[in-house]
Amino acid sequence: MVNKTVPDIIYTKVDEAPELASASLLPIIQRFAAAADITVGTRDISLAGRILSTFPDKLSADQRVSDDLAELGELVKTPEANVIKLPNISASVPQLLAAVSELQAQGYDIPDYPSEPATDAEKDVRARYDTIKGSAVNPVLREGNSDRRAAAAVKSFAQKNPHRMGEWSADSKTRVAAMDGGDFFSNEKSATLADAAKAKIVLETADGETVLKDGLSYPAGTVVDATYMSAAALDAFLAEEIEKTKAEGVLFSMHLKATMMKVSDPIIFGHAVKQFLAPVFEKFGAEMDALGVSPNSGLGDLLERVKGNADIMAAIDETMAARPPMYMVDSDRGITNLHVPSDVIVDASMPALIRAGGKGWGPDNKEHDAACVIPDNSYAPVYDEAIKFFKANGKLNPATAGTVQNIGLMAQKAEEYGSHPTTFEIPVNGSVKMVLDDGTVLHQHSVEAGDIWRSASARKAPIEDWVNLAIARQKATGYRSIFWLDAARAHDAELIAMVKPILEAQGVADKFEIMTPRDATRASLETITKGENTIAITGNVLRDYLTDLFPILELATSAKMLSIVKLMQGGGLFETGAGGSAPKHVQQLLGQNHLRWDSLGEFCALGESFKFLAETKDNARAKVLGETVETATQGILDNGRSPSRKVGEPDNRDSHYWFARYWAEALAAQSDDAALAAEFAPVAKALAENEGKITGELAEVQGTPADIGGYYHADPAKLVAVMRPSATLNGIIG
Ligand SMILES: NC(=O)C1=CN([C@@H]2O[C@H](COP(=O)(O)OP(=O)(O)OC[C@H]3O[C@@H](n4cnc5c(N)ncnc54)[C@H](OP(=O)(O)O)[C@@H]3O)[C@@H](O)[C@H]2O)C=CC1
Ligand SMILES: O=C(O)CCC(=O)C(=O)O
Ligand SMILES: [Mg+2]
Repeated sequence: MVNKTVPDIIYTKVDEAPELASASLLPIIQRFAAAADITVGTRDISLAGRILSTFPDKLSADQRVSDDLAELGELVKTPEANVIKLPNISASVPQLLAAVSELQAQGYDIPDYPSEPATDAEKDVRARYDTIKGSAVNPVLREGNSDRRAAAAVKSFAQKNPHRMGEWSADSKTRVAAMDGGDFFSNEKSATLADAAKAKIVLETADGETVLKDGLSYPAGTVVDATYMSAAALDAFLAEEIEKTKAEGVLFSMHLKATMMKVSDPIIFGHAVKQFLAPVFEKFGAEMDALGVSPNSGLGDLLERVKGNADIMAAIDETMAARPPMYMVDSDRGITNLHVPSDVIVDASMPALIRAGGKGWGPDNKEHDAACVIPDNSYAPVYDEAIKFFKANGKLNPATAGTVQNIGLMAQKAEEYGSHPTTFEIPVNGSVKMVLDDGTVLHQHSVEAGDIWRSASARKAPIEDWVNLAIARQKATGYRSIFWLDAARAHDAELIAMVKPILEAQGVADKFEIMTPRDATRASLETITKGENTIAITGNVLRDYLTDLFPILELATSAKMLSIVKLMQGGGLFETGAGGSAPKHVQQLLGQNHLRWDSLGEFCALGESFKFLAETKDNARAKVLGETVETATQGILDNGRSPSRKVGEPDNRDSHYWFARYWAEALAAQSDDAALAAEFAPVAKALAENEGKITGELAEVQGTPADIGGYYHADPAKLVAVMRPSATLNGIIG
C-alpha cells in the first residue's frame, strides 16, 4: 500500500451518528484549515474499515484498504501525533455479524464469522475477527492518560439553560445489586514487580498443566493483579436477584460493559440470560445447543434461532410471564435488556437511569423503578451511593451544581481495560498460577470450571504521568482533588503506595484526598451540590464511568465534554465528547432524515487540536484557527444553535452551517492574521446573506426516509447527498 503523507491533523473516520455528522462537518473544517495551509486528513477506524483491512487476501486490489489503525497506533507513539478521535463502535458479536453480512452483500468476499471454529483455517479467521471485536481501537490509540472536563463555556451554558431532571422520591424502590463475595473485587490479588519480568499463566489440574498464556513481559514497577469471578457464586446471585426483583415489583435490569470488557462481560451477560430462562435451558438445553444458541449473544439471537420450535417458544413465554418485568431498550419494538449484550452499556445506562429519577422503561411502555444488577462490586458502590444520595437529597440542580472533572489512568492499556488477552473462562477445576520467569508464583487461585479468571496490569511510567497530570490540574484549578482509591482493595493499595510518595516528594500531599469510590461519590456529590468543583482522579474504569455519570447529570449528555489525551511521547489525541456513537440517532436519520447528533464535542476537540498544533509546531495561523473555533463554539451555545431532537426542527446540519458562519465571522473580525481576515470576510458575508436560503434547503429534506446505502459501510456519494443537501452552503464552502 502507498505510504500516505501524514496530514497536520488526522480526523478519524468512524461509524454511526458521528460519521454521519462528519460528512457534513469535515468539508467545512478542511476548507477553513486549507486557508491556513493546514492539512486535515482522515484515517479509517470504523468497524467496516477494520474488517476490510483484516482480510486483504480475500479482496480484489480495488477493494483493499490500508490498516489505518495500525498506522495510527504507531503515530500516537511519536511527538508528531495530532489526532481528533471520534467515538467508534466497539462491536459485540451481533454487531460484528451484521457488519460482515452487510459487507458480503456489497460484494466483499470476506469469510463468515466462525462461532465455533473447528479447522485451523476457521481458527485463523476467528482469531482475526477477535482482534476487531469489542473495544479494539481505543486501547491502541490511548498512549496517554485522560483529562476530561466540560469547557468553561459549556458548563456555564448548562447552568444558564438547565435541562430537565427526573424527580427522585425518598421511597423510590430503585437500588443497585452487587455480589458480596466470589466476584472480581473480593478475589483480587495484586503485587508491584520490583524488577522487569516475563510471565506465563498456567492452569494446573489433576491431569497436568495447561499454559493459558505465555510470553507476557512487564517492566519494573508494574502493578500486576489477578482475580476471578466464581461462576457458581454469580449464578446464585443472579437467581436470588431475579426472585427478589419479582417480589419488589420493579424492573430487572443488568448493567455491564460487554463492549470494552469484551471477554469477561459477554460471559457474565450469558449467565444472566441463562438464569433468567433457567427452566427453558433445563428442559431444552440440548435442543437449543443443536440450534446453535449461545446465551452470550443474547435473547435476540436466541429467539431468532429457536423461533421455529413451538415447544421452546411456549416455554420461553411461560418463563418470561413468571419473571419480573424487564428493563427495556426499546419497548415499542420489544427489545429487552437481555436481547443484545452491547445494548445496555453501564457507563451510559446507569447515568441515564439516575438522571431520570431512578426510572427505566418497562414492557408496558411506562417508567418504573428498577433493580440495577451490576454483579462485580468493584465500582457498583458508585451508583449505589449516588442513588442513595439522590433519594435522601432529591435531584441535582444543574443550574447551580458545580462540576466533577476527571483525570484518568489510561495509558498503555492500564488496568481492567487492558486485560482481554489475559482473561479466561476456565474449562476445568484446578488452580490458576501466574508464574514469573525466575519461577516465583506471583498469584494463585483455586478455580472451578466456568469461573472467569483475569489478570490486569498498570505500568509505572503511566502511573507516574497520571499523578503528575493530577498535580498539574489541581494547581491550575485549586479544586478539591480526590484520588478514588480503596485501600482495602488489593490493586488500589498498590497504587496508593505509589501515589503517596510522589505527592509527598512534590510537597503537595495536603492538596489531595484519597477515598474509596463510595466515599468519593458522596463527597463529590456534596461538593457539586454546594456549587463547588472537584477533580476525580481515578483508574481507567472509573474514568470511563464518571465521565458519563457527572456530565449526564450536569450537562444532560457527555457528548459536550472536552476530552484530551496528552500522549506520553509528546503528541496529542483529542477525543470528542465522552459518549458513544448513538445508534438511535442513525435510526432517526434513516426514518425521518433528521440527525440530532450534537457536534459540540467535535468543536471542542477541534479547537484544542489547532491550539496544540500552534504550540508544538509554532504555527501562528493554527493559533488563530483555534481561537476562532472557540469563538464559534461560544456562538453556537450563546445563540442556541445546537441540534433539536425533533424532526422538522434544526438538526446537526444546521448547527454546522452556524458553526461555519460564526467561525468565518470570527476569522474576518480578528487582526492577528490579515490574510485570513481578508479571505473569510466574503465567506462570512455570503453565509449571512444566504441564511434563509440555506436553512430552507436544509429544512426541505427533513421528514422523509434517507438512503445512505449501508449502515456499517455507507455509500460515500449517497452519504454526501444526504448530509450536504444545501447547494447554496456547499457552493460557499467550495
Ligand atoms: N470513545 C468511544 O469510542 C466510545 C464508543 N462507544 C460505542 O458507542 C456505541 C453506543 O454506545 P452507548 O452506550 O449507546 O452510548 P451513546 O453515548 O452512543 O448513547 C447514549 C445516548 O446519549 C446521547 N448522546 C450521545 N452522544 C450524543 C451526541 N453527540 N449528541 C446528542 N446526544 C448524544 C443520546 O441520547 P438520546 O438518544 O436521548 O438523544 C444517546 O442515545 C457502542 O458501540 C459503544 O461501544 C461508547 C462510548 C465511547
Ligand atoms: O472503547 C470503548 O468501548 C468505549 C470507551 C468509552 O466508553 C469511553 O472512553 O468513555
Ligand atoms: Mg464511556
